[in-house]
Amino acid sequence: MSGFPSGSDEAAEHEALIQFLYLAPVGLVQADMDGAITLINPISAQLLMPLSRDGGLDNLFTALQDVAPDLRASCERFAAPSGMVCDGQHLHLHGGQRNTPQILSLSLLKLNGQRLMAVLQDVTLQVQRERQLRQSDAWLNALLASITDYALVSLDGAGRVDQWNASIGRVTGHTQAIVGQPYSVFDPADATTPEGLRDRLREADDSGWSLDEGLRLRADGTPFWGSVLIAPLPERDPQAPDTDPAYSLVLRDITDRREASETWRQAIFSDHLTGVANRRAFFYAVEMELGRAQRFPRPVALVMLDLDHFKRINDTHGHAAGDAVLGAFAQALRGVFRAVDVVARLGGEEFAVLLPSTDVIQASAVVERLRAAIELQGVPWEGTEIRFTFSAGVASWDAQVAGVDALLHRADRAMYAAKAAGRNRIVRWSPDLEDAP
Ligand SMILES: Nc1nc2c(ncn2[C@@H]2O[C@H](COP(=O)(O)OP(=O)(O)OP(=O)(O)O)[C@@H](O)[C@H]2O)c(=O)[nH]1
Repeated sequence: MSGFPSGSDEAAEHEALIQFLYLAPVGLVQADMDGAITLINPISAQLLMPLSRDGGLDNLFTALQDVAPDLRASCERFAAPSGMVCDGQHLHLHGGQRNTPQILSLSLLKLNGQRLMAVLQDVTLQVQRERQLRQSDAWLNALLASITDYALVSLDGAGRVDQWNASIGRVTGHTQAIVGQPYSVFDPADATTPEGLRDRLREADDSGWSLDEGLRLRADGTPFWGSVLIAPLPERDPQAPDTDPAYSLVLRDITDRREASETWRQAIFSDHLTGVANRRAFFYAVEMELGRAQRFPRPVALVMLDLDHFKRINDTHGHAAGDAVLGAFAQALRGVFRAVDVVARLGGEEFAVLLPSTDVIQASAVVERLRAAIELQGVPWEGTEIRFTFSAGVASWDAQVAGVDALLHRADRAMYAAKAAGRNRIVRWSPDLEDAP
């Protein structure tokens, strides 16, 4: 487009240019350096006509006089032989539809010493949308700044913190340093397993959200009771790389609410004597974990533990001494197992532990450590020391285990085999135990 063609090929080229001008989806105007219009396409005519004071469209500068009064001077000042005089300048035309100003975008290109090309586009809707987006952003930021007990975090596809913001700082005291860390950064160490973290993301993918309440830690190590809601980001591309933002996580400090409900929760789910989970809570936890293991196969171990000759302790030192031993044993169990494991007293002197994402070998190793420690540790009682031991059976979930009762049965069988073999020992379940009398 460097000038008017003269020969017959050039005439064809000129014809093609005119065609292009007519069909172009934007307004195109060719003018000389004084603004006199030499070519104009219908879209430009439509956009410029309302601006014309006399109904004519002879001169670009005159047509844009009211909305871009400096345009002529800008062109005169533009010393380079060719180039962009202005790029996407917004022209606000008043009196548009429903009294909203119409906004044109104007780019003016100096083609050479004689010719200018203007590109005009109605960007009213685009500008409105951008404004609305900015408004939404401003509202969201205001919301984030004003809420005090919620932290909003985005996670990438692998569940790592993707962005830090002030709300996280306020609720948890964490800094930018948590970016890139798994979202378990808010949980106590050992309270979750990598499989458990992935489960929640899958649950959010499948059902639209995943909600969980539990003990969380602030950056300074102080605990709080927090609810964590994870939801997949809308319109997320399932093929997107793991590093792309994929979930939003809302962490809420609900310590106050929790304190109000903790009394009845304790009454329902805790063993009154030892404070560990009771039978009801344990069965519920095992059912949940087996459900997860069936959906996303992973090892699950279950340990049954029974104090040896406990009747003797009661008979020798009294029932209160027996209670003290039960309390000391529960405390020892809590000390040796992870926070993610569920320690429960099933009744009497019988305890059980559920170990998610743990195989029978790993579980046996932990129980063996406990056995060795308990054997050496006595419970102080009225000037003496009560020594005690326990027997344990370890079982793990596999496809043949139909449910909670079947898994408990295996662990129970193994535990009785330990008793039968002389007590103070650990037996792993094996199929031949089922044939034993
Ligand atoms: N102190 C106390 N004793 C309890 C409690 N619940 C059950 N017991 C006692 O625990 C004892 C269990 O005895 P047994 O079932 O004979 O078992 P054991 O003496 O431990 O013998 P083995 O299991 O075969 O090693 C009984 O004497 C019960 O009265 C409790 O809450 N506190």
